[in-house]
Amino acid sequence: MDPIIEVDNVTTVLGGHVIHRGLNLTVHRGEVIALIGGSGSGKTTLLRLMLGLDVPREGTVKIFGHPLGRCAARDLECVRYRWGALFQHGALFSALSVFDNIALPLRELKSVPPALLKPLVMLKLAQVGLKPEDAAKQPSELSGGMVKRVSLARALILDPQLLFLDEPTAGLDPDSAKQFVKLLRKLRQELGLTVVMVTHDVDTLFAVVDRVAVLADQHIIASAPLSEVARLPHPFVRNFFLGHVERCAEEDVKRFRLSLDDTSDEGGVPAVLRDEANV
Ligand SMILES: Nc1ncnc2c1ncn2[C@@H]1O[C@H](COP(=O)(O)OP(=O)(O)OP(=O)(O)O)[C@@H](O)[C@H]1O
Repeated sequence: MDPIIEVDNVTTVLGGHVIHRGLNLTVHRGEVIALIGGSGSGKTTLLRLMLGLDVPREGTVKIFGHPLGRCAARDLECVRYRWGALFQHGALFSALSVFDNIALPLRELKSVPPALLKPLVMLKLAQVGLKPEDAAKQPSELSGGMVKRVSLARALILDPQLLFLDEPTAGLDPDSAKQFVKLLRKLRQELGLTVVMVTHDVDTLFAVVDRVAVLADQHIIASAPLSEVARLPHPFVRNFFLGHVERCAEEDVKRFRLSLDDTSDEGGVPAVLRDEANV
């Protein structure tokens, strides 16, 4: 399997405290991996290392084979455009419309002809299940679920191969969370994305994740399919999956995912737009 992310023997120190010690994690092309761990265990910090926003005290983080922190600035720029990120709370710019928020990474690139901006933004808007008229709205006019979708559209605007999601369903009501997870499943199938997400939501793991990495005691104590991880005797894991262990059995997960695929879906790429995007 082709590794996209290689975190090798990483030690991270923040504010004089050791957050990670000897942490290893590999993410392979096309997989959806969830990072779980107690509050303050260092999940967001690990995402930040993978995004090159923090640097480990020891060890290396490679993305697409490039060691972050040690590759030339130009190399890093090339890698940077191969991933997208959705941060907690969406992090939209409140003074910009939905259109301008989604267009921002394209404008920053400076090489996209202005005439292409509109079709590209409208394509992404449709891809995440929003209506064309939503483009003119301000972030203050959006529901929590819509904010997540706009943030996702912005994260996808440069057609990344790798997507980082920090608690994508946090703050959503159960129905919006369910719709958002269905959208992730659809995008993953259509775009072949590799996804790394931090989540506290068992339903998200249940619906979309291939592998669960557990961050505890300053390192990854396990990285395996849900059915295996849910049965670990570690106190954090026991608490996390309390009341859910039985439904995490492999067959039950498979059956549940098939049932999701059967139901009609909103969002995703309308076939006509997909064809246009592939021209
Ligand atoms: N810039 C910083 N300086 C000092 N300490 C920090 C900094 N950023 C994070 N920390 C500390 O590092 C630890 C890990 O934080 P992190 O945000 O990665 O945890 P987390 O697992 O994502 O937590 P949560 O699930 O609550 O969001 C925490 O104890 C936090 O207080």
